[in-house]
Amino acid sequence: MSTTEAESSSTSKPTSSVAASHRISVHTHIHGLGLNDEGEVDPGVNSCGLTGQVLARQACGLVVDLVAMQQLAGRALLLVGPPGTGKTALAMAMAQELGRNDSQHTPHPFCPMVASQVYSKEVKKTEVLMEHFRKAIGLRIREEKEVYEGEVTELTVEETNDPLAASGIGKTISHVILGLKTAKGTKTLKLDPTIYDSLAKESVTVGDIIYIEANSGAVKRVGRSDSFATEFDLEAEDYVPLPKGDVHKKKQVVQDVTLHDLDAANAQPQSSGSRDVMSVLASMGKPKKTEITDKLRQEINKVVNRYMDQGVAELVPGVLFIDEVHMLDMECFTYLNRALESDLSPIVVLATNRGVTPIRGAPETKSPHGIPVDLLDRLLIVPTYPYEKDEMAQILAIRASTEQLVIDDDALQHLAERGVTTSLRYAVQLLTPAHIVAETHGRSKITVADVQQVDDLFLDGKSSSQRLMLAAAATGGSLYMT
Ligand SMILES: Nc1ncnc2c1ncn2[C@@H]1O[C@H](COP(=O)(O)OP(=O)(O)OP(=O)(O)O)[C@@H](O)[C@H]1O
Repeated sequence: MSTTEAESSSTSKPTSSVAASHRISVHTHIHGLGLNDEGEVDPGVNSCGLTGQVLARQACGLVVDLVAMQQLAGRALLLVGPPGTGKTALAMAMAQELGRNDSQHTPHPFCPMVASQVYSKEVKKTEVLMEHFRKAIGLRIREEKEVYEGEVTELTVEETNDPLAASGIGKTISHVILGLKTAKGTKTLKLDPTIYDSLAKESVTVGDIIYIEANSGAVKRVGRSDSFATEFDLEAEDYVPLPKGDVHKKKQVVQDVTLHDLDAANAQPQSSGSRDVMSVLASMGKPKKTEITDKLRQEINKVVNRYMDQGVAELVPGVLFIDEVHMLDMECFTYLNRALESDLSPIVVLATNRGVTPIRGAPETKSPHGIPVDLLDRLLIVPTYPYEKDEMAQILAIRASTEQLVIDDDALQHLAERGVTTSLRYAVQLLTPAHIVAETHGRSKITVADVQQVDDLFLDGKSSSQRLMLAAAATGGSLYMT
């Protein structure tokens, strides 16, 4: 959950559940579908990190438009194609496109899961699905709040003798003096000692821009004042300008949350009164999600609908991506069919690399992609295809620059060739080890020799399975027997 101000949304930190991580992950280089205004892949338009898969990208762009026109209710998208052909990347790009089309540029949630995650000993399959559905539905809540806002100019803790201290010489906080400055003026506040905890939790120091909600005393650190921007050469801080207006004012505060955030925050902790030590220990390992009941979800939905009717809240539908969908069973497919009909539903993107295969839980029934025909009927199916060498080289070049690695052209071409014979994932995975090898030779640029050296050290999936098959043939079926 997070709180941001409407006026400074460009500098606000997105929510932990709604925003993508800033670390370099496998899809960091993807920023959207890279389509022009006509919804086509166009060499003159920024490709947003995606290469090739032209038809699939255009089809996904259309689906994003259908969502904007609220024409996708009850349906979902199915991406089918071999492993490593960008199915996850496309689903993520769709979530980013939804955010881009949004007039407020609100980040739309992207909730990826693998179908086999539903099989847990502790939680029902449909419960896992429901939780992911709700993680993929965002809510933007706007509230007018009375706040004290400004750059901290003074933060003094006044202490007094603690009458409760056993030794009689202990100290306790009597109040906190806080100086706040805006472009228009300054104010010194004498605050209750309880606010000191909130200030400490947000690690507030002099020079930070903060606001305190007048009603609740909740403190929010917005960032560091930009007059301190030259303090250090390297900084992980967000610098924000000095707020305009008075220190004490009414302000529109925007909170981005997901329905799951609301469920979790409102879930009743189990009553501790009659519990013994064993039950307390047993509950330690249990995820909190078991406490979220259907009744609670219905209550939350009612409140959310009321807020939306009043114009206080706005729905931000995200993307729920279910990979390896053929791993779901009949019960899950029935649930999916029903969930797609709901008013509060995200865009559901399913992916599989299977052809005609038995449906899990009904081995006698074979179906395309292991999906029952009634659900299949509701799906828009988009194929993805293996990459050519040139596309492979482009993706590798994008990945290298995202990971800030320098690779010479011959090495890139060699790696792309290996990618075609093995897989894109394997080729991408060789980049970092090849960089380490280059560094041990005192170079910062990866050469063909570095790629060959790491390629000799590791096995790709195809070679490994060929090796196992040969070993199995030689040992009469038992692998690794001497
Ligand atoms: N067209 C593309 N442009 C840029 N990067 C791509 C493209 N396709 C795939 N990638 C990158 O290649 C890697 C593998 O792709 P991804 O995980 O999306 O494949 P997938 O089809 O979902 O595979 P699987 O079926 O195994 O889940 C990721 O790092 C992804 O970002």
